[in-house]
Amino acid sequence: MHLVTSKEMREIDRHTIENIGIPALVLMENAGRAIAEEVVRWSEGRGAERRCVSRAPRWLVLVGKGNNGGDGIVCARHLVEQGYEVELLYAVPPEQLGGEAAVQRDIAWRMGLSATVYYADGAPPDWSRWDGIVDALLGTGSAGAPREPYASLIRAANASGLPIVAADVPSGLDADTGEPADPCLRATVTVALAFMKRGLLLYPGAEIAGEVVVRSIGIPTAAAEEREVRTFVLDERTLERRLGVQIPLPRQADTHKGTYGHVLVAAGSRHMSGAGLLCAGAALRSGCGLVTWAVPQLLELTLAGRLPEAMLRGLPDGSTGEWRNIPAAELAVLAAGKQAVAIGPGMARWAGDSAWLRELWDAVDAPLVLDADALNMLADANKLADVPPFAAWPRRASTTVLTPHPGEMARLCGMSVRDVQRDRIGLARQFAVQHDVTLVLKGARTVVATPDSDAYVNTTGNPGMATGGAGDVLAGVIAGLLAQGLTAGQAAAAGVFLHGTAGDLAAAKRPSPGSLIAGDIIHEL
Ligand SMILES: NC(=O)C1=CN([C@@H]2O[C@H](COP(=O)(O)OP(=O)(O)OC[C@H]3O[C@@H](n4cnc5c(N)ncnc54)[C@H](O)[C@@H]3O)[C@@H](O)[C@H]2O)[C@@H](O)CC1
Ligand SMILES: [K+]
Repeated sequence: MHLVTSKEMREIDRHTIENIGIPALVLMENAGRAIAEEVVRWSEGRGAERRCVSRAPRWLVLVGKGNNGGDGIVCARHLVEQGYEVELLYAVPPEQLGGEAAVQRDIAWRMGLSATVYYADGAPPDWSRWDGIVDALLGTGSAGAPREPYASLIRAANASGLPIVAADVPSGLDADTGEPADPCLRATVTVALAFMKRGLLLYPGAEIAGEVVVRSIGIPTAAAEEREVRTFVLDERTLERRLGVQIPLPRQADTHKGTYGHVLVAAGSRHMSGAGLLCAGAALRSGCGLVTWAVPQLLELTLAGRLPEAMLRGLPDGSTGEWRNIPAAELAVLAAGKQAVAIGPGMARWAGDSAWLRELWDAVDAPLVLDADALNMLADANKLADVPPFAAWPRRASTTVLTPHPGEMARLCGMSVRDVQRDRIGLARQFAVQHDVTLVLKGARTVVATPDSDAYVNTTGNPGMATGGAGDVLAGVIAGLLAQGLTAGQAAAAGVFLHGTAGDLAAAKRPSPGSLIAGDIIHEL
């Protein structure tokens, strides 16, 4: 499913109306009807407990000046047809409506729909008369914080305690960033028209929008392709239809462990051996045939048998238990013939580690996953005199996946975490294209960006996954999927989606998500 900005949505609308020839009024009719259907669905479901069943449901529709308001008027008509008692509350004098919204206003008037006008300095609506509210004040045409009289109406609606179904976007929410203005309407349900808007998926918008339902209004999906929308909601459908990944990955009967690839995990050191354990364990659970787990030699005996399915390889470490004494060439030899290599979790840092990683960057032929400490080694290359900056590292013949959390991304880009979070999709995409890597920017709604400029925003996962080791698990899953022959984009997207799904399953089994630990995610893979 495409994930659009307001600007893209406007272009798609225009293209549909002007080039394809579907009249704007037809789209508005479909939009309003879809919103009405969602009101009915909500009323008959969860809303039924709240209201008196011996009378018709009563809903107040808040109507703004633009096309969002027009959608609201159409919605009101369809609710009346369903036997609802409905009133329109215009936020501006109805004469001010124009275009298709004015056409809807006149239809409503001729049909005798009851309507009043709201004034910021007048009496507030008597909310006790209503069972619910439709918010059709502001949609994708909104700019800046809602002005009066919208502002006081939004505040009053929020304070009413009534369920609110928002048309397209909750009024006051930035449809592109998910940032709420002051005030911003808090919706129970948001009916996203035609396509999912970025601000409904990104936090805090995802929370403000309540349950989000995307409803088709007759705009063909091809119109989004035509306008070159390259951002997608990462769900099972996108994985299957856009990325060609079938979940679960198909397994032929007549195969052996060699069929599913061999992963090398270079992770864990004296104080952080668990990171390697989680990474290698997750790689095994993702379905690859074999995992070799490389560790500093001192740890070998202690770790023996902890993950019996993996092959443990201790590398000469001068009896330190640290990677600092292990030449890059030793690891490169081990990487030969592997189908994927994951480097970084729990590795720790040492003087000269950026140059060490730079050597492996060239020497490893297999697809590479860099996580945690390896990402900081990359970032530091930008500051050191003896290593070229990351942007100058040669393009690898094989694929590379980087999996930074916002802090690591900030270091990689030389900016603040706040700036990283401001435009996660844009930044991830720009980085992936510029450096020819697949970038996984972790966090609530992880973004996967590919070098060919596609971006995917994940829908799975929960706050319980904000726990030590969860990232090591993700790196292992992505490496495991790469080893099975998935492309970097496929493996990163499927890995992120499955990691989140496993986290959701794990959280559902716990009394509260906060008690989830990284190992639980592996069990659910
Ligand atoms: N053909 C189309 O473009 C379609 C649009 N649709 C609906 O139309 C919406 C977009 O319509 P519009 O572009 O008319 O825009 P909106 O209806 O979102 O609002 C724009 C109007 O609100 C005013 N406004 C903007 N920011 C404001 C603020 N901060 N405070 C107070 N007033 C403000 C503007 O003066 C303008 O008149 C979509 O969200 C969707 O609901 C649907 O009807 C489907 C078809
Ligand atoms: K709205």
